[in-house]
Amino acid sequence: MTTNQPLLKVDHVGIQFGGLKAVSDVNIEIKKGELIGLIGPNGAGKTTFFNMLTGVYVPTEGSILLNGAKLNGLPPFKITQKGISRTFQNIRLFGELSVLDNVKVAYHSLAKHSILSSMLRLPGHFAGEKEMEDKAIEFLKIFHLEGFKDEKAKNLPYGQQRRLEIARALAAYPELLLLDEPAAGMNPQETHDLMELISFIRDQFNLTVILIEHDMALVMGVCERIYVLDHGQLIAQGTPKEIRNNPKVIEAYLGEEVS
Ligand SMILES: Nc1ncnc2c1ncn2[C@@H]1O[C@H](COP(=O)(O)OP(=O)(O)OP(=O)(O)O)[C@@H](O)[C@H]1O
Repeated sequence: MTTNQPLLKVDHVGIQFGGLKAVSDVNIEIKKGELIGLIGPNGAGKTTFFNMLTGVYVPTEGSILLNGAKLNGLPPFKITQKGISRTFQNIRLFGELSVLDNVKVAYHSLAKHSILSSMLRLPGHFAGEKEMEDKAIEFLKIFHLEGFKDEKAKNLPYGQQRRLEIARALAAYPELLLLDEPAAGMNPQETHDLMELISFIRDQFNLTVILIEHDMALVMGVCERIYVLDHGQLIAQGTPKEIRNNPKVIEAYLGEEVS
């Protein structure tokens, strides 16, 4: 289908917490397949913006449209079903569950077998379980985690936990994947590998990706377009080169490295 309709349209969106306008009048349009960066100083409103896209917070102004359908007011699980999944700034895995189970949990709701057949342990349930397990292992392979499938998630090194979170988000078959600081705590080699992996999964799964990241090398290296938030307002958008040279961005990051 050829259409000019953006995958995601964020129209004059904002949110107020008591007296604080954490995000104000944000307008964003993202086309299917784009890999977008969202940057800004600490406290700029980036995570709050993701929280609005995923139904954790309901915007107090404006609307969020996915494929033309309004998302505001839907609970997070409905938004996941509609095609948005995410990772978190602070890793949120089920530490006591195995690596494999962490992925299986993510797409349990998408599995074809019914709750009844699962309760009765009918053959359909086993077919469903087997299918789920095979698919989960496929995701783990992409992230080079299949060798740790029976390990408790909490025992993985930090960088691998971050990769497992992305694997789990992908297992919900999103159209739009939101990554909140995916390279946080990673060493330069892990960050480099992650950059390549993000590009790869975007192509492999026809994804659209928005990533929040403080690692400028990652953002500039992998994103085609970048939006910049400062004090809850969008102050710039453009290609990495345009953003690097934008005086407003340089000012917002005064004292921080932009290139
Ligand atoms: N539930 C809430 N109640 C009150 N204030 C909130 C709430 N959530 C976020 N805020 C405020 O909104 C502002 C934006 O915070 P947010 O975490 O979105 O910034 P950020 O750009 O993601 O920062 P960082 O890069 O440090 O993660 C902050 O002032 C924060 O204190």
